[in-house]
Amino acid sequence: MHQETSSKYSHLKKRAKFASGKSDSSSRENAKTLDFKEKGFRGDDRRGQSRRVKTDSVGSNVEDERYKRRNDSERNGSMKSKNDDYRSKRVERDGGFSFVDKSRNTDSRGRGLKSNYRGRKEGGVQRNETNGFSGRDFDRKKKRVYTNKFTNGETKFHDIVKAPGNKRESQEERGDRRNNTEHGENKNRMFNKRESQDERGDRRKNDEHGENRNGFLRKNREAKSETSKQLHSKQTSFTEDHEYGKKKLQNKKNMADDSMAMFDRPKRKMRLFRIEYPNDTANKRFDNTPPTIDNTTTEQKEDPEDTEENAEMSKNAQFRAIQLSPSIITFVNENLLGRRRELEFKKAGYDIELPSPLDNIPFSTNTERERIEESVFRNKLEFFAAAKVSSSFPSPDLPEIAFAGRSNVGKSSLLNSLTRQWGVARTSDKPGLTQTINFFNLGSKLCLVDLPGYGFAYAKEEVKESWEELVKEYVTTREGLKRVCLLIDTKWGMKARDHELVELMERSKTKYQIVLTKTDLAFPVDVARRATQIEESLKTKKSALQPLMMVSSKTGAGIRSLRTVLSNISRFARF
Ligand SMILES: Nc1nc2c(ncn2[C@@H]2O[C@H](COP(=O)(O)OP(=O)(O)OP(=O)(O)O)[C@@H](O)[C@H]2O)c(=O)[nH]1
Ligand SMILES: [Mg+2]
Repeated sequence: MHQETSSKYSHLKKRAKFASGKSDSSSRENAKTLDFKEKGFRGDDRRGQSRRVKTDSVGSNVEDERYKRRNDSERNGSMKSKNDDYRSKRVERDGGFSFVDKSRNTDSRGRGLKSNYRGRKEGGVQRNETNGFSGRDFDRKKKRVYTNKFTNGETKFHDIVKAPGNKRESQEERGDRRNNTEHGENKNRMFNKRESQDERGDRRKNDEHGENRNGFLRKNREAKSETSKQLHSKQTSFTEDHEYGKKKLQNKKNMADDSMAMFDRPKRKMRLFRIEYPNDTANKRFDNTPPTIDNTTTEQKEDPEDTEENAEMSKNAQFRAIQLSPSIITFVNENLLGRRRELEFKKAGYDIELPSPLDNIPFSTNTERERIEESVFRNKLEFFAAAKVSSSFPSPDLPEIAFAGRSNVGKSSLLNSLTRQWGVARTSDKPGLTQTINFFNLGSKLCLVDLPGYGFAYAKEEVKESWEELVKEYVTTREGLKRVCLLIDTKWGMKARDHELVELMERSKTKYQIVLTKTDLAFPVDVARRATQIEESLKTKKSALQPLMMVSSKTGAGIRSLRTVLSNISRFARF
């Protein structure tokens, strides 16, 4: 119990002792400080960081002569001595090795060593905390470690004994090893002694191919040295007996020659490589034959790209120059065709929350809309057949309306939009999704046919050709085909393939109607221009039915009009 309480309050006791100056450690500290002061030093000297100052008889601080140099170097910031580059040393101490970390400036026991090296230089005496002088010091040349040094000159030391496994080589040994490699000559010039000038010259001259790699430099240097030799021979007559002066002069001359060679060095020539392959066109650049400049031919010659661009530009200019009739402008504006803001739809009374809002009647309720809509297109759209070849076409029981056009023009989207049954015909923004002729029943009155697109598509050329052939066969031979809706992208207009199909339908007397799609992506004025342009181009075509339709599956613009036109087919269709 008593022990417990004593241990409990031991720290308090210690604190009291410390305060009264009786504690063991503090008394030890005091003793050290006293010892210091006796020897005339002051301040903390750990790691040799502080300045060594002692008080003179008058009491003022005087720098100790022994530390004056060190203090100066500390002030100048050049504390590092040459020996400090050695990161560590192994020294024998009391029969064993103690690791000395030079980077930390202390050994494993925390004793200062940096100061020891310095101390040896300055007379081998260094202060230590117990006796005022270094307890450890070693002399590398003598290979000896001083364990104690005293002011009276007495020293105790051990000779350094090399550890058998981990010995550090002496400088001479190291040098020998580096000079004498297994092949009898130096491998790594970096570590070798500096070669003499003659040796260096020989090595450079006698390269592996018997000559210098840098032939030019060598030649230049040789030429220069020739002149320098002549000069030298004149000058050496005065200094023949003086070997030292001769060498010095030669060195100077060589240095001057080298620097002259640097300045005189002509610019490097570009090496041209010419690969002699008969079909190699990449050599054009290195063709030495001078170019023949023929002004007449160059003026007459026209860059094909340039002409195409010009033609394209003129096409655009032509497109912009199309004169629009007032009727078409009012039609486009009344039906809100072309690129419009939602605000315009709202102002016109359309519910923009609905899909394809312009497919509704302004300010109408659902029931009203259903009542007015064409009854045919209220029927369910059902896919019933797909054909890759003409032999697999279904029997023509119902009047058929086919949707033809280039890939990605919006054929399948229009089918969905007309019937308001989104997703029945599959659509994609990647051209070439529809690859077969797909037959859809719209109730029992009409059959809608989704044709594969032609032109650009992500498919093999042969496959695309087969689609085209199938489409051509279908539009020319199909019984019951009442109308082909030829879909044209408003942005691009009619292309060659479209014209080709038109010609084909003209020959087969298949009725077709042009439907401009994606009108919401073009400006209203451009929609009107495109419609006028196409109408003009098909004026003479007998099978082309009027009017030209303009739709947008996205906004629903023109869809109702198209529905009305197409529903008439079922009404008047005769079998
Ligand atoms: N903005 C806008 N995009 C449309 C319109 N019609 C179709 N698209 C888009 O155009 C892309 C192609 O539509 P599809 O209906 O798959 O075209 P397609 O002619 O059937 O294409 P293929 O089956 O590959 O021949 C889709 O990403 C549609 O969303 C439209 O009126 N306006
Ligand atoms: Mg499609």
